[in-house]
Amino acid sequence: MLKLENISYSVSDKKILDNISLSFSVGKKYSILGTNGAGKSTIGYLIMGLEDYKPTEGKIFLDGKDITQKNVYERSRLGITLMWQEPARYEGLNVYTYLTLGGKLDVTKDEVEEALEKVGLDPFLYMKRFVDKSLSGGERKRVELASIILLKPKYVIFDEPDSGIDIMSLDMINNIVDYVVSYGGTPIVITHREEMAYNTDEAYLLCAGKILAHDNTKKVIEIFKNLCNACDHPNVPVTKELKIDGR
Ligand SMILES: Nc1ncnc2c1ncn2[C@@H]1O[C@H](COP(=O)(O)OP(=O)(O)OP(=O)(O)O)[C@@H](O)[C@H]1O
Repeated sequence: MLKLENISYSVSDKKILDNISLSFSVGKKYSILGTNGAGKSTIGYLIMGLEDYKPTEGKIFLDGKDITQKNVYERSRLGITLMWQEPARYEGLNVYTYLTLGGKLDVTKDEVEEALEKVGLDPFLYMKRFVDKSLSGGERKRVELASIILLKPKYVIFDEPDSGIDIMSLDMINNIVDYVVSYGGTPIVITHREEMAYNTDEAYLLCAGKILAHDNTKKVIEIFKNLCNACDHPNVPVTKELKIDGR
């Protein structure tokens, strides 16, 4: 189980996450839902342990062990992976080398081809392409999804997995989220779109760095639709609203 306990995160006095607790169990699909700027990606970066993303307060536990001070490489070795909203570029690295970790990953060429097919990329056209700016953002995102199929990480944070990928591919992304559960991993989908969250079992609704709701996804989506879609002050905490109104 991956657990975030009473996490707060501030950047130069700005509180981006405010005393939030989340837990992710094996065998379930999770989403973190919220409007733009709610703090969703920041949760992903804190789980991944990126530089400059250590909690100001609170702790992160993996299977009961405190990993709060572990860096991104150590967490990656523990099986935590982040699929970036904006996929990275790797100059001079072709798709095959990238997907096989330079030949270190124990996979066959057939398995690599199969993974590329699953994400809608023709292996014969893409295997030797470079994972640099010559691939579109959507193509790089698909290559990253293929890497999840091959690497089988324990915890996969999908940060806005559908951004840059056409709407027709929602099923393909959902298939990969399902696949993560099938091999015993735990997918965490970060999204501002309810369509993307539908396929998950449990959801956290985030607003202004706080958890507004945590329940089964269908219930949380209802709250999101009623509260957030109709909200005229997204990510402005209620206390501020009250002050503005002078009440
Ligand atoms: N390093 C930083 N310095 C100042 N503000 C920051 C920093 N990082 C994030 N923020 C702010 O924190 C808030 C949450 O950002 P975050 O990217 O986590 O939101 P999000 O919910 O993922 O949004 P989106 O859906 O647009 O990707 C935003 O208002 C953002 O501008």
